[in-house]
Amino acid sequence: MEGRTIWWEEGGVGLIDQTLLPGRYEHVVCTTVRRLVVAIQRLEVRGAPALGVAGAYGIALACSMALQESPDTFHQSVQQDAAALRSARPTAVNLAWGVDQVLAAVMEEDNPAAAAHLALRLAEALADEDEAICRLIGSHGAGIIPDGATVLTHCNAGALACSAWGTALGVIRSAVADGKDVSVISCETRPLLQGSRLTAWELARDAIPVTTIIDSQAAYLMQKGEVDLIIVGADRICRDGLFNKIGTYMHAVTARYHQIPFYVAAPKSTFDPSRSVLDVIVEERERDEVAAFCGVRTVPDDVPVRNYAFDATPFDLVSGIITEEGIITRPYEHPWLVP
Ligand SMILES: CSC[C@H]1O[C@H](OP(=O)(O)O)[C@H](O)[C@@H]1O
Repeated sequence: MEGRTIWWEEGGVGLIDQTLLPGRYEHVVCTTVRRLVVAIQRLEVRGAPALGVAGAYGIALACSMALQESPDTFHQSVQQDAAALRSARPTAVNLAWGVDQVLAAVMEEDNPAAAAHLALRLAEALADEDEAICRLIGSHGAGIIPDGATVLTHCNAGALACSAWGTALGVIRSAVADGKDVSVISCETRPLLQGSRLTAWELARDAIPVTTIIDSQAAYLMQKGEVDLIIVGADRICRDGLFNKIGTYMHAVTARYHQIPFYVAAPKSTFDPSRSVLDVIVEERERDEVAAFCGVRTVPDDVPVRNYAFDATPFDLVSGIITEEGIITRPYEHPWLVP
């Protein structure tokens, strides 16, 4: 579907294969839940809101597949597929949220064909709502970006991380649409390079000035006074802090030292007041993402590697959380975060 990161098409769930960007723009169609799970685990589709939409479409796909089996096993099959989808990646709360939004309705519908139709209708609505929410986040956040500002961002919280438009990049797009002159510094975001491969690609296509740097250069540019503010996305906002791509905490601490505003842009579906950051499983990914680069070994085989995909940033380092209902500046007191 033109302009969307993930969509339904005859036979399954279509999605842009983000592992091929920026060199190749291709899409895949996942005709089984298993293949969609692999796409999520390989980050062919990634980003918290996009994972929520993937979870929702995944239930529609599970229903479509279960219709080909006995009606007696329909709900059991869908529940098994739901469990596989939920566990594909543990940290972003949106994946489980998207699965649960649609699964709950499916389990209430006894007629399998009606349940399958309902699942697809709900998933489509969730995808449409995600784009609308991103545009609201953008409009609420655009005011924090001064005309002529240089904004640093980390990883990719753009259209590719959502249905469309983006969260952190959505705020930047809205500021540009308001007529402001905005330049962006995108941190490459080792090891999977979402910042160089995806954010730089998105912004270059939109003709928004963007410069890519290695992650360890960010502090130096902040020290030199070349960063006016920072905006990043989020994967799970707990009652005492938030998870985002590994390296976010490093930027937040440096921003505080240099008194640079640090904002997070995220929809309500990313909020999880039931948990402290201490309760969350932080995804650790495979060794070779760090120990090799373009197929060349960069770490001796007998040397261990740590590869956390996310880190936790405490609220006291965050200037505000930009949401579809406005900017939260006192998160500890906000109703969305009171368990
Ligand atoms: C708009 S939320 C995007 C969020 O998701 C990314 O993680 P991943 O690429 O591993 O899915 C990153 O944390 C972004 O900030």
